[in-house]
Amino acid sequence: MSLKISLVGLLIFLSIAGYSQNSPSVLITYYSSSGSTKKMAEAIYEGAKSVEGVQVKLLPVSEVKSQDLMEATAVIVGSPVYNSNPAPQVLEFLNSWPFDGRPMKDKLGAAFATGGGISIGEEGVMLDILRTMLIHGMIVMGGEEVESAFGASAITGEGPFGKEKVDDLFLKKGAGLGKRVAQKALNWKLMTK
Ligand SMILES: Cc1cc2nc3c(=O)[nH]c(=O)nc-3n(C[C@H](O)[C@H](O)[C@H](O)COP(=O)(O)O)c2cc1C
Repeated sequence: MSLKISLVGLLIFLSIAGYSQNSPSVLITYYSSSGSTKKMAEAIYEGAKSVEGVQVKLLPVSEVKSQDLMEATAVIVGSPVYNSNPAPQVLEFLNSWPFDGRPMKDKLGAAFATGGGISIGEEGVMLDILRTMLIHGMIVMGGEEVESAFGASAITGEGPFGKEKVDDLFLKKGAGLGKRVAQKALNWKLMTK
């Protein structure tokens, strides 16, 4: 009897493990010092989670293990703008990706950024991230709307866009990006199975 139960348990475990390896997955990862980029990452996470059949992980760059990268069908990377560049923590993370054998090739990729001011770096930062993805042979994409063509960005300290919270306008762009990437990851995984 107990052997029967253990066998059933083993079968359930193996099918869950098999499912998690074969199901499409989206890794959302970011660096954030004062919380704005983290809020965008959370909005992207919610958007991605709304797509049924896709596993979604949300992790700061410092917690991403090589296995997280290898398992992901799509990777979305976010950074604050620092002097018009991505944060050093994000560059260090991107530069740590394995290159030999090009294991990142054919994964989907997208970017997001938060910057204090309007047009003083956020677009450049997203393009920097996408450029690195292209070096790895990834297939890069932007958001659903033309307003998030290069990814989802938020202004966190100029004009009406205050420091206390990330405006809903930007969070919606984030959710839209997450949803689009997750939908494409689902289709992509089915096509390449
Ligand atoms: C050292 C430093 C440099 C920055 N340089 C820029 C910049 O060039 N352009 C910009 O728009 N914002 C700049 N900012 C503002 C941050 O990008 C912005 O506050 C961002 O939303 C912070 O993200 P976080 O809350 O996730 O840390 C800078 C902030 C710091 C600390």
